[in-house]
Amino acid sequence: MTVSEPAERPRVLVTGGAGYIGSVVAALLLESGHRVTVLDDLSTGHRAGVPQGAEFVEGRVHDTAAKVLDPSYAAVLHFAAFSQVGESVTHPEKYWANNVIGTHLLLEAMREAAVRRLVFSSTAAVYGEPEALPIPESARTAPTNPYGATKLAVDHMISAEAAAHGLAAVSLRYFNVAGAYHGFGERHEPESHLIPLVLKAALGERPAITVFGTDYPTSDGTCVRDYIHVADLAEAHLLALGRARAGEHLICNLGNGRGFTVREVIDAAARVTGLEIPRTQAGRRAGDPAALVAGAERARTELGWRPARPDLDTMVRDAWGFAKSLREQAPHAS
Ligand SMILES: NC(=O)c1ccc[n+]([C@@H]2O[C@H](COP(=O)([O-])OP(=O)(O)OC[C@H]3O[C@@H](n4cnc5c(N)ncnc54)[C@H](O)[C@@H]3O)[C@@H](O)[C@H]2O)c1
Ligand SMILES: O=c1ccn([C@@H]2O[C@H](COP(=O)(O)OP(=O)(O)O[C@H]3O[C@H](CO)[C@H](O)[C@H](O)[C@H]3O)[C@@H](O)[C@H]2O)c(=O)[nH]1
Repeated sequence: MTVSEPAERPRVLVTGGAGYIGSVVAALLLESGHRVTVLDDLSTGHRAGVPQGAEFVEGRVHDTAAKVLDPSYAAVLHFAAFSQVGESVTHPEKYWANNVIGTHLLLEAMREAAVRRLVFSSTAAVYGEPEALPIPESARTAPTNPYGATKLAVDHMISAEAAAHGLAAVSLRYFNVAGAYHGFGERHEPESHLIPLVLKAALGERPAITVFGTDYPTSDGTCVRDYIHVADLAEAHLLALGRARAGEHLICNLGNGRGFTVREVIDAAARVTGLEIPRTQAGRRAGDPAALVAGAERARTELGWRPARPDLDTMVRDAWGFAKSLREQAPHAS
């Protein structure tokens, strides 16, 4: 009789596992007893983001996934992508090449290696300007930028792969991901996301936070977004892995179903840090919808997902802990 060896723990490939969200999910997968290989080309990620205990392969999904995958893998969690909305408008070709062609080649490699389970990072950006709030998965998809268009194209590609070749797939459409977990947090360069930028302004690493647009039809004139804690988001990935069924492509929004304005986020950061946060105002940022709030009922019913950290101050506090830890590691970094 064979004793259950660690080698029998399910083996998973995490593409983009040196990035913000992939590193948190990789850490959680390890904690829950998976064997994890991270495949990342470090184009926007960091070697230090790969959690201890994960095998690391440096390379591009396009050519390296096929070399790494074999039938010993139970699943792939696919985070590797470019995700800056503004850059996708100025350099759309980068986004089609990386996000769409990369996923096409990944699906080929999975088929070749008989790895038939996938969890994909989709985005609320596929919906564009919503017709009504909250946004259910059945809402019209009309992305307003190439980033959202590439993610929608991949969602279509995965649906067809599931129908034609029996892939078991779940796409998770994240709203605004925030916070940090177990020492892994948001560290984009350049940073474009609101919460890390507000915290940089609190630390004096930036002169001020610029509020983009104060004339939106919202309670205080600034944009409304649905923020979700990265640890809650990560837990949904583990549930999705278990839920994926052969031949089916399940698509679930991930958000808390509650929106906060940009001003409310800055106020939360002032509360959490106890610091004054200098702010300036500018015009609207191109392509920003006024309000995005998730209808996330499907994640509850289909995945059994229950977000445990819906409180905005908790997300900002965890992001603040991470921002300060980065500061301690590199006190002179700007
Ligand atoms: N951060 C958010 O709020 C948010 C919201 C919705 C969706 N998403 C999606 O979630 C995923 C992760 O986002 P993130 O914020 O962690 O981004 P990130 O930039 O921190 O992580 C992406 C990782 O993928 C790697 N990568 C990119 N292209 C690659 C390639 N071709 N081959 C190998 N590695 C590659 C990068 O080096 C990086 O480590 C992305 O697919 C993104 O589109 C993020
Ligand atoms: O310096 C800044 C940065 C942002 N904002 C505002 O803060 C809000 C949030 O902006 P982020 O850049 O943090 O996030 P986005 O809503 O633009 O986009 C994020 O959420 C989207 C879905 O909601 C997509 O998933 C996308 O991938 C992801 O980056 C927006 O109203 C934006 O205009 C500012 O006022 N000042």
